[in-house]
Amino acid sequence: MADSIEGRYSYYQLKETADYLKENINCMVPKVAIICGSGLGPLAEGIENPIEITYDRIPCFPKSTVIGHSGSLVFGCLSGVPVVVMKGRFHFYEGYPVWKVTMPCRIFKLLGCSFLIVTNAAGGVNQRFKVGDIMMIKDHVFLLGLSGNNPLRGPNEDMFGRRVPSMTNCYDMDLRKHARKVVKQLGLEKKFHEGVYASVGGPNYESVAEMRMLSTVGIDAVGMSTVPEVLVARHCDLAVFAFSLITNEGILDYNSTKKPGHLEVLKAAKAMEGPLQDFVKEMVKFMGCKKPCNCGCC
Ligand SMILES: O=P(O)(O)O[C@H]1O[C@H](CO)[C@@H](O)[C@H]1O
Ligand code: HPA
Repeated sequence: MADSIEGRYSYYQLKETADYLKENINCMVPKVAIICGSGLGPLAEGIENPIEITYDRIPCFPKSTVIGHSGSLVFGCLSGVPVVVMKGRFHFYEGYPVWKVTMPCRIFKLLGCSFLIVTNAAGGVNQRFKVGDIMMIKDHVFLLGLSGNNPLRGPNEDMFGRRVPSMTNCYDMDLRKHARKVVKQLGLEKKFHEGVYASVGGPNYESVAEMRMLSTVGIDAVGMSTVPEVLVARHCDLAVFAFSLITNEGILDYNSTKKPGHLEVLKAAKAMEGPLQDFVKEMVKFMGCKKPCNCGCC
């Protein structure tokens, strides 16, 4: 059933939130926004001159309720590029409507961002994937959206984008091309894949039959986030780069006794902290140079 759009924030309410943030970050203009997946908050480490603002201080912001999502925005410079990092995302299964889950993406646009990096922890549907592998997302299947629960449902906010956005080049081709180079540079080739991410509603992990269905239709990784944020980001023309960290094997065998669990997910994320920080830093550096900026490396 489609989600209620009642209470959805207007452009002007979101602008007030963005203005509040601007006042608290010395009018810095972030170029890149980064959404951290489960256990991936340490991607914010290494930010120079950080200004951290917890969600409870930000007007209209929801609360983070999931372990491994701490609940703050961190502003500062990464690889010499002004960024905002979202430590703790919102999920539909927490009880939020999808328009609320995705409202930070519109805030990022209003703050002046041009790029969005979306990260997540995901189950490997593709049986070649191992725990600790990185899957760059080249496309998605949005199961909630296909059944009508889309964050863009309701009156279109023309100030952000078009009524019927295209999904062509949703995961920016130039950014993906650069990521392949970065992966070689960092020696991560053996852990690197490109694939299709399916976004489900959660909060339960998938049954064997569901995993088999996802595998049959060509899904490589499955999670409970990301696509709603990507849709709202593309609607307002942020260039998107997204990847999944494979944190657990998808179980396609009825004889298996393995059970995925959130602690296992967080453990896998912790183990890949260093390489993922390096990967993200290199992608941010490239984004900083894509249009004229003051990063000093153009
Ligand atoms: O997608 P992120 O936020 O990384 O989190 C993933 O990990 C949690 C399940 O362990 C779910 O929330 C799933 O979506
Ligand atoms: N399924 C759905 N979401 C997930 C998984 C999974 O196996 N692992 C981490 N997030």
